[in-house]
Amino acid sequence: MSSPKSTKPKIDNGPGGYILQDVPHLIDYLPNLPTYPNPLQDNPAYSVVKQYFVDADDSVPEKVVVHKDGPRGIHFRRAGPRQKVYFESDEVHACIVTCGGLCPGLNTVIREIVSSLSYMYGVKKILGIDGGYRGFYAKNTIPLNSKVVNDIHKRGGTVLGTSRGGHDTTKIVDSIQDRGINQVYIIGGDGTQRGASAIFEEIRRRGLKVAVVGIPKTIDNDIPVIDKSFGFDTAVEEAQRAINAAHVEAESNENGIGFVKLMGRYSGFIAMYATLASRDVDCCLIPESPFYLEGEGGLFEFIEKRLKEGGHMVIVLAEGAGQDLMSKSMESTLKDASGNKLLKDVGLWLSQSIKDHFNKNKLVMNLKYIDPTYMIRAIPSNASDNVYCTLLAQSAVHGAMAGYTGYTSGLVNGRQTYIPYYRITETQNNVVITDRMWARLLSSTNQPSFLGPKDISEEKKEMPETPIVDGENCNGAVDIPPVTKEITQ
Ligand SMILES: Nc1ncnc2c1ncn2[C@@H]1O[C@H](COP(=O)(O)OP(=O)(O)OP(=O)(O)O)[C@@H](O)[C@H]1O
Ligand SMILES: O=P(O)(O)OC[C@H]1O[C@](O)(CO)[C@@H](O)[C@@H]1O
Ligand SMILES: [Mg+2]
Repeated sequence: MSSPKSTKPKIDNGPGGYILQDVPHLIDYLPNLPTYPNPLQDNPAYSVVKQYFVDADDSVPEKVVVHKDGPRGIHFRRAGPRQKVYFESDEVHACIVTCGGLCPGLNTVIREIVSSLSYMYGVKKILGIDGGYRGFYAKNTIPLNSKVVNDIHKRGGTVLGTSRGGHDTTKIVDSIQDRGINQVYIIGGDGTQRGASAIFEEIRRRGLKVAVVGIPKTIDNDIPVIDKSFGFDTAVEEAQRAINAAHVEAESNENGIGFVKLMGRYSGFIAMYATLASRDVDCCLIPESPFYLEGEGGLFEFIEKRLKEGGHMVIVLAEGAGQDLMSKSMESTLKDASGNKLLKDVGLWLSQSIKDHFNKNKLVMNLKYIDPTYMIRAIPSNASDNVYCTLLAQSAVHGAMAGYTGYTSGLVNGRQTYIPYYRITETQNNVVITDRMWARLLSSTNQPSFLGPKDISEEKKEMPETPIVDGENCNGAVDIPPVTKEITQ
């Protein structure tokens, strides 16, 4: 993996503490590029829209909750079609690649990129890259058109295939250059966006007229800045089926415990939202909230208490939770092809530990363990995610046609935006356990927080003195129904 020197962030400071964290544009390094009128101006479907083209100065604030005298804060460039484009329709040669783990909605995004390019901009040359980044140099390409992608949104997975590892910047950019590709659409998670950033830097270094566009994908919802990732709602909905089954099993057995493991390596959003949605869950364990098993205030004591009170209970566990509790001998040093640490199966380990505890104390208990993780990831996206995927894909295409590059297309406070890569890759989105959403969960399950007063004050120390927090992600959107905005601070 070569890593060319990063482009300096484009920051525009305005009055009242206004900051625009802008994205690169092709003319930053190719100043004399010609422009053309946007072909959408002649499209009958859009001619009825009063102000269809986005004003060049439009931007979207990162934080919508502000103090009266506070600075206006960080903004992102608003996504959408521009009056002038930097590519003629028959000049465009686009490609699409999907990388990392599966996620509901991947096929919808692919379909809608192809549809936007062909129906809105009259583009005819679109290639699918087979099997993730390594497909650029190790596999044949897949020709795409609106007919080929017509029904793919009804299927789970990705018709292009995906993979981990295999990111060789030089080989990838050589392939882009050799094939004459000038728009690259890259769908994937945090690792993928890092890879996209490296590709953009190399393309810029070589002075190529190629727009590099990221579309954020993560079932874990661990990508920062954006409201939520596509496929997340679908995953939470599908998780309900596993939780319902766990509840039925638990209710029907003496001292029944329904135990469900969900995805979430470092971010417990699926587990948290699935728990909040279900109302049948008695205990939700996520990576961000440490817990312990034995003794006063521990998990075993809580389970015994809940079984005594209700005769059954449901536990939801995110795969990254409690990893520190497993013995050193069980600790994994293995990594996947992308360098992500492979986690040990905490679900099996914890369910066995609960069984051992009850056996040791000669207490009756019936535990049923359900691991629906891959089933949740492999389904097609639901209706609201389909709309979300469509907007993301359309925004991505409008940006590339308008000459923007080196950005991720993302929803911020319900508006489509273009976000510079460094904002997407520098941090991770996590559940804030001192925030109101986690408090809501604790109050709905009535589980112990497993936090002492010291832990809480440590957490608070890390927060700014006068915090303005818009709340956890997944808070919802204006553009996509049907979700409500929560303000947490
Ligand atoms: N720092 C990096 N620089 C260049 N490429 C990277 C980097 N990190 C990851 N990649 C490449 O990005 C691709 C996907 O990465 P990864 O397997 O971590 O999944 P992801 O995009 O983070 O998605 P998810 O976490 O949802 O599975 C891989 O092909 C990997 O080689
Ligand atoms: O087994 P795979 O496909 O490498 O991916 C598993 C990982 O991918 C994720 O779904 C993220 O894409 C994690 O939640 C999970 O740990
Ligand atoms: Mg990742």
